[in-house]
Amino acid sequence: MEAHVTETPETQIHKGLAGVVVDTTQVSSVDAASNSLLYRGYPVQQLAARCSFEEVAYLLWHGELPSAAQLADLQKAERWHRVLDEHVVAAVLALPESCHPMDVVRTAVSVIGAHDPTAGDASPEANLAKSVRLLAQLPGIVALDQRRRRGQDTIAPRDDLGFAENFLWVTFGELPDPVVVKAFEVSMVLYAEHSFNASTFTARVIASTLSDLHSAVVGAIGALKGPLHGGANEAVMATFAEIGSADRAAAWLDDALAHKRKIMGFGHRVYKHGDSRVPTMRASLDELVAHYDRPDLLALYEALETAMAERKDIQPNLDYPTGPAYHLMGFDTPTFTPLFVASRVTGWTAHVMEQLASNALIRPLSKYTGPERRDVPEA
Ligand SMILES: CC(=O)SCCNC(=O)CCNC(=O)[C@H](O)C(C)(C)COP(=O)(O)OP(=O)(O)OC[C@H]1O[C@@H](n2cnc3c(N)ncnc32)[C@H](O)[C@@H]1OP(=O)(O)O
Ligand SMILES: O=C([O-])CC(=O)C(=O)O
Repeated sequence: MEAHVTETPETQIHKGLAGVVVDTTQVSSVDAASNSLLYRGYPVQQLAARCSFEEVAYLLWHGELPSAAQLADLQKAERWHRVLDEHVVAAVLALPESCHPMDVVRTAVSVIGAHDPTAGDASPEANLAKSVRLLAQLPGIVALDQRRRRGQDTIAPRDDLGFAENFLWVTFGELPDPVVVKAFEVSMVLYAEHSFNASTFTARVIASTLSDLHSAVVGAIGALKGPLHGGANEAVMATFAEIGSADRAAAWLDDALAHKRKIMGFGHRVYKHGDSRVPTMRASLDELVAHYDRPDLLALYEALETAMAERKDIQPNLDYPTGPAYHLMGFDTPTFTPLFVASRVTGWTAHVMEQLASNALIRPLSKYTGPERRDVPEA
């Protein structure tokens, strides 16, 4: 097959692939102009208000919302696979507590892949089953890691609880107020999918070599870890801790910008006038602030948001409200990005399956700017 672009010095560079359309997708559409995000055609705001996270997972994987029977089947499978295999537990416990929880999640998914009973079967049916098993097991991994760092025992999952409620149960050993469960479920729905973001693109690149689904997810976790992507949600709490209180936000920001620091939780590659998901998550944050009686946290949140708008005209992205929301729920700050993983695994795996259904090896070109051709000195 003939290449469409020749590798010449005239080749136009799209640094960071900004503005480049690399393929089609039917999983979701992000439209900055209309500030909309649709999963398989459905506005994410409606999904967050009206659907459980399991319904959204089904939608992303299958393209349609489930019937009652289809949802019951998914719930049954997800609940069945929640208990972690002992080799996964052993792998998590063997890792040093000094490592980041994203390293734990990445390693655990790798171990799950190595023990996968259908390794080598890349059929759509096998990949779907692998995706359901990963979805079922990630909450237990995240909870096990947070709890061992706190010196707490493991909590067994409960198969009478839905995904979001069980996640909170295995993490905290108690069932929080419905306001908290709803806010958590909303965050899971909002985090689930966002077209060709860096981690999803990573998953698709790996899938495009006909590597396996677990390898694609492991790579995606690595991409999500960085603070320019998913790692921003925990970085927001580090920022809040550094600022301290609302009255210090503007001065802190002036100093940070003077030192050319990036303010985590603000800005976006696609949305330049605000992230379509933020108002929905902000409404949940407001409810959490009222529930936990933490107006000081909201005041700090608003003070930094206002100062950033005044100075840079840059708006928050989804990581800005989810950081303090997860903090209020009681999660340890380094656990925030693993929570993102537990949700985004649905979008990643939907994209892996879409990539494989119409695959082309992803291999862009580059423009060489190194030394001219030269000879190695003879000995
Ligand atoms: C779920 C998610 O992954 S959402 C993203 C989470 N990431 C973050 O919150 C990290 C902070 N944000 C950023 O670093 C950036 O906004 C990114 C990486 C998300 C997007 O970056 P890009 O699309 O490449 O935007 P770019 O870096 O070109 O920014 C344009 C201008 O705005 C500035 N800018 C953008 N975001 C920020 C920010 N958060 N803080 C300070 N300045 C910023 C840039 O410095 C640049 O200014 P300049 O033109 O004077 O150099
Ligand atoms: O789309 C992006 O570049 C980052 C993002 O918001 C996401 O992955 O949710």
